[in-house]
Formats: sequence, structure tokens, C-alpha cells
Amino acid sequence: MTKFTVNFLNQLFPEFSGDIREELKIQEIYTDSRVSVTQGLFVPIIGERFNGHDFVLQAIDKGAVAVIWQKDQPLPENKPNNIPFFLVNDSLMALQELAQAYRNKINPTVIGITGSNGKTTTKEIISSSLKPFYQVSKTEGNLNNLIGMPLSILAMPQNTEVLVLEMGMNQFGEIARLSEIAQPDIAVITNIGESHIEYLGSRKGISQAKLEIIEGMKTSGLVILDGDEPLLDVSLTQQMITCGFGYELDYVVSQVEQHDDQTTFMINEMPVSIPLLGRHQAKNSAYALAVGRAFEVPEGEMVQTLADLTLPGMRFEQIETESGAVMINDAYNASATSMKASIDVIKNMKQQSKVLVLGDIFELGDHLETEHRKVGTSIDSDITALITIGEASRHIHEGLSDDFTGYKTHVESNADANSLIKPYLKSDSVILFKASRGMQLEKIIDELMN
Ligand SMILES: CC(=O)N[C@H]1[C@@H](OP(=O)(O)OP(=O)(O)OC[C@H]2O[C@@H](n3ccc(=O)[nH]c3=O)[C@H](O)[C@@H]2O)O[C@H](CO)[C@@H](O)[C@@H]1O[C@H](C)C(=O)N[C@@H](C)C(=O)N[C@H](CCC(=O)N[C@@H](CCC[C@@H](N)C(=O)O)C(=O)O)C(=O)O
Ligand SMILES: Nc1ncnc2c1ncn2[C@@H]1O[C@H](COP(=O)(O)OP(=O)(O)OP(=O)(O)O)[C@@H](O)[C@H]1O
Ligand SMILES: C[C@@H](N)C(=O)N[C@H](C)C(=O)O
Repeated sequence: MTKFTVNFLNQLFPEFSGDIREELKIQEIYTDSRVSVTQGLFVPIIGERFNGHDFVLQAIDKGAVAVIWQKDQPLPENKPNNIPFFLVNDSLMALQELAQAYRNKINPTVIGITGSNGKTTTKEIISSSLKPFYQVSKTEGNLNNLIGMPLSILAMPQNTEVLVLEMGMNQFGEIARLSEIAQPDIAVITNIGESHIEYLGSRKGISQAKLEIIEGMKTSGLVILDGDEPLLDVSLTQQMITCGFGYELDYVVSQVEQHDDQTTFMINEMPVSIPLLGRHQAKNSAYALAVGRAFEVPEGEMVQTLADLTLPGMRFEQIETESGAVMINDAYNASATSMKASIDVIKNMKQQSKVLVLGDIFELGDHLETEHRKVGTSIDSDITALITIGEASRHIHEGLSDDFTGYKTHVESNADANSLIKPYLKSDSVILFKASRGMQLEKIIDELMN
């Protein structure tokens, strides 16, 4: 599906090398030369391990018909003249400028979602609930940074009416830049946790970074946020809607009950059921309902769509083993808040044997010990066994509740954990795997399943 012509590119980037056929159409914008494309615009990025410019000829072989080229990079000797190279000062900045221009060309209603935890989940809930009523395009997976979000915008079909974008950060200024590119009409701030606190200094710093999402918004925009979070108790020019468990909020979540394969709750007077587990998912659903109200989707119809939810992998993904044990792959990422939320879900599950396999949480800086200890306070007599993996996760043991009397141990690597977990692979066990992305706990699950 054509996104734009080369002429659209030339208006943005007037300087070029090679021939331009104005009618040349671009269908895909991408950054990896190893991917085969049709009518592709290749945007080489200089990364930590590779310089994308080194692979431009491979990109052309695989379907690139135009290239964005950073001027300070030597042009390839045998550059084909029929492929226009648009010359820019910074290829990443050019990708972002192109995304902003394309966003303005298609001009969908843009929903920007940020927060320490729940961005991907809430993005999926909102997208799923609007899809029956609008042409919805969304961030795929977790592509939420200054490369991923522009690519998500540029992946949007021309007939998109609603664009749901996940905005991630681990530095001040990143959300501001993402918001400048995306110009959200509606912003959702899911919560303020401790993710990436090493670089933000404090939870206050995290809240300030998340509130940067306002900077790209019109005053007529709508901000939907976690009303239980004092750090988000701010006054804005935009309309604000608060969601959470406090009775004075706009969308009040109450009567949360976790069942085997769903969570039921009330939002104001509306009974809701979602195929996700945990009270935090009830709050995420409240954000979606508030968004639906802004689109004037009847709440009863919105609630019905929530029943069909599916999440990307490694987010509380339940895997049943031959022995009948249930392994929970919640290993995409972790913070103390999300780890405690997942432990609470495990404590409410029906299996008698509840085992926690918890790895290090990264990017905590000076907060490393306190945050890991905080996780330990959730581990009590409901839990059967605790196996921690890595370095920092040993501090979880220091925070353990006094009435935790189960088996506990700490190992330094994933490989050391397998033999310790195997005895729990029996029919009445549930085993939670959770840690920061870099720990790759999913590899333990893969080994145990083979
Ligand atoms: C730039 C890129 O996309 N890199 C991906 C690549 O990494 P790799 O190490 O292989 O290569 P380089 O980055 O050095 O390569 C530079 C470019 O060269 C291309 N290239 C390489 C070889 C070749 O033969 N041909 C080539 O064309 C290459 O494609 C590069 O474009 O592969 C990895 C494995 O697949 C990817 O993981 C890596 O992706 C990086 C991490 C990336 O930023 N991807 C974004 C598209 C993205 O959105 N990724 C998200 C994770 C985002 C995230 O971490 N979000 C944080 C918050 C934001 C923090 C922000 N400060 C940040 O640092 O990101 C969060 O908490 O959610 C994802 O993948 O899920
Ligand atoms: N509102 C919430 N409060 C606390 N934890 C949550 C909330 N929503 C989801 N979680 C938990 O946080 C973890 C990550 O969920 P999700 O991937 O949706 O968040 P994210 O913000 O996209 O994370 P990341 O920034 O790491 O990509 C999951 O373990 C999930 O159970
Ligand atoms: C996945 C990425 N956004 C992230 O949070 N990385 C941290 C440093 C990790 O590896 O856990």
C-alpha cells in the first residue's frame, strides 16, 4: 500500500544524489537491510553495533527504491544512479521528521500512551476496543522509542482514523520529543512506578518525564491518567480524566475479583470482565473506557470488545506443561511495581504450589537495594518457594515477609536455576518468571519445555 511518493520526500529533503522519478511510490519505510521489502525507503541508522549506511547496497538488493543518507557518510562507490539518495544531516532526525510529516498528512486522531508500567497492555486494550468502530493503527510490540515510534507512525495505512502509539523513555526529554513528533490528541499516563529511576533520579523525576507528553499536545487535547498517583495531581490546560480506585475519581474501579481466566470489576456503575488477571488490569481497562467515551463509543459496546483481548507475548503469558504445571512467562520486563502486581496475581491463583522465579531489575541506580527489598515484602505465607537469579535480586530475600516459611535460594545464572525449578513442575503448581528484559528468563522456560 503506497504511503507517499518520492516527491513528498523531496519536499522534506531537497538535497539529493541520483535520479528522481517523481511518480516513484514508497510503500515501506524501514531500517534493517536484512529485511526484504517492496518499494522500500531505507533509512540507515548508526547504532551501537552497526552503521546502517554500510548495508545500503544490500538494502537496494532487497527492495529499497530510495534512501535517506547522512551527509557525513561517504557515498558507496558503485551507487546505482537510478536510486535517489536524499542527503540529510542526521538520518535518525530525518526519520523523525518524516514520521511527523506523514502523521500530519494522514492526520488521524492520535492517542499517546506512556507510564512506567502498562503501556503495551493499555495500548492493546484501547486498540482492541476501538477496532470495531474505527480504522485503528497501533504500535506493534514494544516499538516505543525515538526509532520505534516514528517507524510505527510510518507503518500506518493511509486510511487510518485512530493511531494508538506507545511512548517509552529512560531519559528526560525523550517523551517531549516523541510528543512533538506524534502531537497526541489524547494522552494516557498509566502509572508512575520506578522503571529507569537510575536516570530519572526519583519517582518525582519519572512523573516529570512522563508529563512531558503534554508538550506536543494542543490545549484542546484530553489527558487521561492514574488518579491514585499524587505525583500526577497536576493542573493542565487540557481536559483531564482521572481513573483508579479512589472514590472521588472520574472512573472509579471497584469490586475487583480475580478468577481463573478473567478479572471482573465495576467501573463506576458498569460491570466489566476482561481475560487478563490482576487489579492493575482493571485500571488499564478504565483508561480504555475513558478513551472510548471521548470517541462517543457506547460504553456497553466498548465493554463487550474487552472480552476478546490478547496481549503480545511474555506479558503474563500462561504456558501449561505436560505435568499440568502452569508457567507464567511475565519476563518481558520488570520493575518493583510490576513484580509486586504479578506476585499478587499469583497469590490469588487456584494452584496450591506457588513458585516465584525472579531475576534482577535493571536501571535502578542508588535505588537498587531498596527496590528489590520492596518486592520481598509481597512474598508471604501464600508463596511456596522463591528462586532469585542474578546479582541484585538477592536483596529480595532481605525484604521477605516474616511469615514466609517456604524454600528460598539465590543463584547467579539462568543455567543454575533449571534443576531447582524442575521439582515444582507438577500438576498443582504455578511458577512465575519475571525480571528485566536483559535477564532473558524466557530462556529458562524454553529449556524446561524441551
Ligand atoms: C537501531 C535498531 O533498530 N537496532 C536494533 C538492532 O540492533 P543491533 O545491535 O543488531 O544493531 P544496531 O542497533 O547497532 O544497528 C544499527 C542499524 O543497522 C541496521 N543493520 C544492522 C546490520 C545489518 O546487516 N543491516 C542493517 O541494516 C540495524 O537494523 C539498525 O537499524 O537489532 C536488535 C535485535 O533485533 C534490536 O533490538 C535493535 O533495536 C533497538 C534496541 C531499538 O531501539 N529498536 C527500536 C525500533 C525499538 O523501539 N525497540 C523496542 C525497545 C524500545 C525500548 O527499549 N524502550 C524503553 C524506553 C525507551 C528507552 C530509550 N532511551 C531507548 O534506549 O530505547 C522501554 O522501557 O520500553 C523493542 O525492540 O522492543
Ligand atoms: N497499571 C499497572 N500497574 C502495575 N503493573 C502493571 C500495570 N499494567 C501492567 N503491569 C505489569 O507490568 C508489566 C509490563 O506490562 P506492559 O508490557 O504492558 O508495560 P509497559 O509499560 O509496556 O512495559 P515496558 O516499558 O517494559 O515495555 C507486566 O508484568 C504487567 O503485568
Ligand atoms: C526493554 C527496555 N525498554 C528495557 O527496559 N531495558 C532494560 C534496561 C532491561 O534490559 O531490562
